[in-house]
Amino acid sequence: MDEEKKKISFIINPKSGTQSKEQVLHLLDEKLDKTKYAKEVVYTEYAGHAVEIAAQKAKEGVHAVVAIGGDGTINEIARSLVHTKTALGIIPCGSGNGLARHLQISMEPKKAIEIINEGIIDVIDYGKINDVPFFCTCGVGFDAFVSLKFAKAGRRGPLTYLEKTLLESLKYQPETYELETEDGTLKYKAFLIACGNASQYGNNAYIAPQATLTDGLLDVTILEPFTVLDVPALSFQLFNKTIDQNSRIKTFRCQTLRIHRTKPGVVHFDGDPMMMGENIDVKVIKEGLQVIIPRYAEKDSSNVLQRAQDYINGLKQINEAIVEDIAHKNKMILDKSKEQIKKLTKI
Ligand SMILES: Nc1ncnc2c1ncn2[C@@H]1O[C@H](COP(=O)(O)OP(=O)(O)OP(=O)(O)O)[C@@H](O)[C@H]1O
Repeated sequence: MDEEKKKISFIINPKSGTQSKEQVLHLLDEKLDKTKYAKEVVYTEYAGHAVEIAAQKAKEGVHAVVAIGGDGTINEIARSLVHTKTALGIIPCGSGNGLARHLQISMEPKKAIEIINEGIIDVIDYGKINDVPFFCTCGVGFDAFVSLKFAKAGRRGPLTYLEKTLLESLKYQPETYELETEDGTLKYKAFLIACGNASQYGNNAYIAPQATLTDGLLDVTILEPFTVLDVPALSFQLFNKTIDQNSRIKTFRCQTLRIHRTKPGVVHFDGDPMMMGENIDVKVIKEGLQVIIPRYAEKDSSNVLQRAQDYINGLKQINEAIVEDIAHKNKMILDKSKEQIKKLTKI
């Protein structure tokens, strides 16, 4: 009887996000359609483990491998599923969940399981940055730099990310990049260059708002140097899907992109950092990955109210981080003043 059922392997990254994975497992037992599917559950034991597990599962010819984790876990699984018959499924449990949000997969595990039960499959593009696959976004500059700091911080969650972003942006210097595409070469001084297969970094931060997963093209966003006065508009537009309308932003589409920079440094792919050289080749591979998607994905699911709410939540977190930072700085100034007064009174 079980032989007739489609096999699905669920891979859990216990380190992703902050959500309880036990609760997701409990829901799986309860809600997964057992008349259609036979499930097995595997926990990752180390970074990179999901690549090996998914490769083995694809070799066995399972129907789908479902990531219970975030974009890093999805990246590891999906890179082993490209150009196979095994589909990727997602129960979002990360911090940002960029690919799941782009695909309009619910953030509620119960609803994400319903999507798996419906079993609608689409074929999407993926990208490569110097032969490293990515599925959501990759890039160089400030966002890569933040992902490196974030990885080193060891704590995962949106607030950590915002704190890091704020504090690091104060001292980050823009670099000069030469960008070569099939249409020619251009030079930019830029704060960051992001290449979108999907439209967002995660947390509904739309860095490439017009990107689609099925057009065989990269959506490139260049953020040129800006001042502190540009920050409110840029952050509003990032969450409002309109960052491409900002005067500090340049965008274009291409199939292949060579980024030439003056020195080696960090890049990010799907939010994870990696060191690369001066020349970086980015390309898109059309229709390389089967993915389980919602039956009724709307063109743009988040309505104006939802987006306003996302923006307000983002601002609230930024505010908290600023207040915390100011309080910290004030304390440092106070401590320094006390020390100076002590020294002076000793003289
Ligand atoms: N058992 C494990 N121990 C330590 N690290 C792991 C383990 N399993 C996976 N990882 C690593 O954890 C990293 C983070 O996972 P993931 O990206 O899924 O979560 P996240 O960062 O919270 O979410 P998002 O990427 O959506 O923001 C991945 O890069 C992966 O390599």
